[in-house]
Amino acid sequence: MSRKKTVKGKSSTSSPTTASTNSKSDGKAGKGIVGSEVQSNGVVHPSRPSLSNSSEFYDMAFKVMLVGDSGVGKTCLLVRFKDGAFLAGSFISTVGIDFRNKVLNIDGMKVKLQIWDTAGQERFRSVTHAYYRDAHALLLLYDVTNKTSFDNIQAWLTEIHEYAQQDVVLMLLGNKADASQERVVKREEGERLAKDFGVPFMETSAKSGLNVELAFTAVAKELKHRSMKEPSDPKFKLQDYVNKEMKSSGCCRS
Ligand SMILES: Nc1nc2c(ncn2[C@@H]2O[C@H](COP(=O)(O)OP(=O)(O)OP(=O)(O)O)[C@@H](O)[C@H]2O)c(=O)[nH]1
Repeated sequence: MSRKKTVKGKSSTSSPTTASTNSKSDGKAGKGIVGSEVQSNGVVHPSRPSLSNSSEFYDMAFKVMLVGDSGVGKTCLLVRFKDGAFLAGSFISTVGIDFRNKVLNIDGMKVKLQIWDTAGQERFRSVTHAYYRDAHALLLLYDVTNKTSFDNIQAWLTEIHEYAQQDVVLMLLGNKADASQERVVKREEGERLAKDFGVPFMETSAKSGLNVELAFTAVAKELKHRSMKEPSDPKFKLQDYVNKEMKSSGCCRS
């Protein structure tokens, strides 16, 4: 199956909110996320729910960005999450940046995630840099069948520290966990790296759907918790939540 990946060359220096859209995106829905209806912490007043352009009410909205080397599966992960489908077949690299929206029900609240799919290729780095500062969360992907993509994680983290907000929610994902024959990065290596950098971690598969929903839900929960937090609230621990969910579903050892 062939597929078209976004072309957003003209938006390279514009902010995410002014970027143009294409048929793959949720179009103008992206424009609703910032401005008057969303506070700087991403929260929309709960007593006054907002209507996104995808015609779905939400209580709060956040921006999530997918980053990592070209070919690790960022677009496929997003498509799996949004549409429940896998983009098999020839690989066409993303050009620039694209976004899609999804509203999740998190503990009785509607949380809208505006998810930005960035191009992993080096030549688009300056385009994606412009988007980091607005991201509330980053999903950093490597490909368990590609050692270079794993080795590059440290460089990605350096970039993230340089361009993203200091308190950005970050999670490391080892994607393509379904590809056991081609695997060259062990789950334990991913766990160790994540531990060294103090980042939550899990393996995913856009192909099988393994942990895809969980990755986005965990991030949405963390963001919601942060923005609603009362001083007396116990701290939400993203990695603990992920571990608990994986254990209870018994799903996630590849
Ligand atoms: N086996 C397997 N293949 C995958 C998975 N996710 C993506 N792929 C394949 O990997 C290739 C690259 O996937 P993309 O989602 O386009 O990669 P990307 O990270 O968006 O790449 P750029 O747009 O260049 O940054 C495609 O051929 C996909 O079919 C997965 O979970 N398992």
